Amino acid sequence: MDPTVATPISESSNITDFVVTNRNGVKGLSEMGLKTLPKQYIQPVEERITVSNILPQESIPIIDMSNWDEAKVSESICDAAEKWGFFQIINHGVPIEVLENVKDATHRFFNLPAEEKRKFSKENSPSNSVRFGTSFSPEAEKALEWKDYLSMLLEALMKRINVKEIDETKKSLLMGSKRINLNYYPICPNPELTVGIGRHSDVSTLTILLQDDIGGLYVRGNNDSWVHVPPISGSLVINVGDALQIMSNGRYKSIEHRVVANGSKNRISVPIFVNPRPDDMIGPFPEVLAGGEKALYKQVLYSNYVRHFFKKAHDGKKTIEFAKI
Ligand SMILES: COc1cc(/C=C/C(=O)SCCNC(=O)CCNC(=O)[C@H](O)C(C)(C)COP(=O)(O)OP(=O)(O)OC[C@H]2O[C@@H](n3cnc4c(N)ncnc43)[C@H](O)[C@@H]2OP(=O)(O)O)ccc1O
Ligand SMILES: O=C(O)CCC(=O)C(=O)O
Ligand SMILES: [Fe+2]
Repeated sequence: MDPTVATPISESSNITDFVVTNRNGVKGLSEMGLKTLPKQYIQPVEERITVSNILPQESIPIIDMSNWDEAKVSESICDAAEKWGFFQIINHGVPIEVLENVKDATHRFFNLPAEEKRKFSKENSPSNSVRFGTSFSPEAEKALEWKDYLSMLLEALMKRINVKEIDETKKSLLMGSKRINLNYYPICPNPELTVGIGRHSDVSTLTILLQDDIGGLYVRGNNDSWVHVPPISGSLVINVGDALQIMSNGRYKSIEHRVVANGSKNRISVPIFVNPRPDDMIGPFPEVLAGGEKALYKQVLYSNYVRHFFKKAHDGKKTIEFAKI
């Protein structure tokens, strides 16, 4: 089947062909006016989120960055990365208009006709690093403007694990490559039966996430419970990824998270994944082990780690076992 030719769903052999092979995306499916969720999207009961496992009284820390050079701001960043692996930042200096432009651009892209979006599918894309698929899409350059700010965040986190200087080698290990995804979660006929993104931890060093005002991102709390990350206008969500958990020898934790589907609104989110380079070897920093702490992780080639992540379905925190000693 030629995936570049649009095929009406009635002529497709099944929904998967329509959405995946013919690259109409879940948005194409959602716009057909389905009354019930196709079986391909129904999650096993244990993977669904219900009111019984949401902790409404809990919330991840919100850190005000207006006085970012004060020691207490660094302290709160490190505390949040140790305890939660997830936090929101406000008054971070990235103009609201820039954030709004990113959200508008995301909507504009997904609202393009399917044949336009298909030009960026794996087989058609003019670049290996820009890819349209179901639930993730092209790289954009705007995000790189946020690098300086991120560098400050990493400095704060490094100090607590005895890394006094971020030299060129460390810089490459911590933030040598970046990737931006545009996630689109279309209106779903039976949101309670499916997931937007299944349970996973990111493979990045840090992820900086811009979400819209709809909500639906949940972070793993204690004992099989989930904590909602409420949208706060102008804020950015920061989370620790597996690479930082490995480099800090487990001091900072990459936390499982997931996204629920929505029955009445189309949701977007824009994560920027800040990563080591694919050819970097990553493992616990010598500074972290200097005091005699036992290494929990071995040295792994980052591209092997990422390949392992993409080879399997989302499976919570299991990716990191690949690097465990
Ligand atoms: C998608 O839903 C997601 C995504 C995420 C997190 C996404 C991230 O991007 S985290 C950052 C990690 N990645 C990078 O920084 C670099 C991107 N990748 C690469 O540079 C290379 O792929 C490589 C890791 C160096 C491996 O290169 P190579 O040996 O040449 O193999 P490839 O053919 O490129 O890739 C192997 C395999 O993985 C798939 N894949 C790679 N990157 C992505 C990607 N960003 N999105 C989707 N799939 C990717 C690739 O298609 C290959 O699979 P095949 O089946 O096609 O063989 C978090 C949560 C989500 O839900
Ligand atoms: O959509 C969201 O809020 C989170 C997306 C996410 O976890 C990811 O793309 O890795
Ligand atoms: Fe994620």
